[in-house]
Amino acid sequence: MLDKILQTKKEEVEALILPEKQEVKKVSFYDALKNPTHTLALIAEVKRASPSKGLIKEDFNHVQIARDYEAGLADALSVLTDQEYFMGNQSFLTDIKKTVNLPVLRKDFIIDPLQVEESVRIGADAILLIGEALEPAKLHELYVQAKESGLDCLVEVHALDTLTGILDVFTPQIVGINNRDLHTFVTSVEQTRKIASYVPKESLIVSESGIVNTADILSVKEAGAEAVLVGETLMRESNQTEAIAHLFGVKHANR
Ligand SMILES: O=C(O)c1ccccc1NCC(=O)[C@H](O)[C@H](O)COP(=O)(O)O
Repeated sequence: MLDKILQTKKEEVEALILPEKQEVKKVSFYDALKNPTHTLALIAEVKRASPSKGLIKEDFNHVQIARDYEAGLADALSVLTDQEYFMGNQSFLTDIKKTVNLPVLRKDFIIDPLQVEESVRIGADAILLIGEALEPAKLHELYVQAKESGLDCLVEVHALDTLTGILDVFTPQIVGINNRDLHTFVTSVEQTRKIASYVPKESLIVSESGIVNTADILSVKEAGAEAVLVGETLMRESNQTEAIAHLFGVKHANR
């Protein structure tokens, strides 16, 4: 599946025309994760559909979902902008940036400098760079461009050898450990427990995907994660503010 998505992205980049720059307030993604409202930072994802699960949320109102996440004290948002595989849209990200005060990660498959510039223009505060999708030198090139453009980067890895390949080149400020294998879709929070000790102390660890309950939250926190990125579990509930409270095992969202 990852190879198919990357082929689509190459085609999209060939046809890409940069949009007008949106005037939105910049908010530091890194600072928000480093100074969470509570003991473990939450990046709450606005995710309508996915390749592994199909349609996740039928009555999808991206702006209302973002407002509800903010009311539930999420520290940052992740917004899927890919149309073909996730039913996302760049306009979702811009609309959300104009509505809430949280930093927003553009969740897409970034493989080219043009997409980094596009992310700036649509109002993103951070982008995702996927270790399994990019050679370490190329990933570093995009990382430097993003940082120079004022974007933070969530550098995601699934496998240990992907992480060590990147660390041979540089130390990312934020490392995401993806609990989902993007080739097989097998998902287990054990992946965070396996990899976290190899991440340098100066990097902030985000545990991503497949986080379904409070036990998972506690497990990845114990492994060294300072933040979690959660999509489907929060999107499946009818009210996203309450969904955050349920996930963190509290009555109200102030976990
Ligand atoms: O979610 C998928 O099925 C997927 C398939 C192929 C590539 C990427 C995919 N997901 C992107 C993500 O990073 C997740 O949306 C994110 O980590 C949240 O995961 P979850 O909490 O399990 O929805």
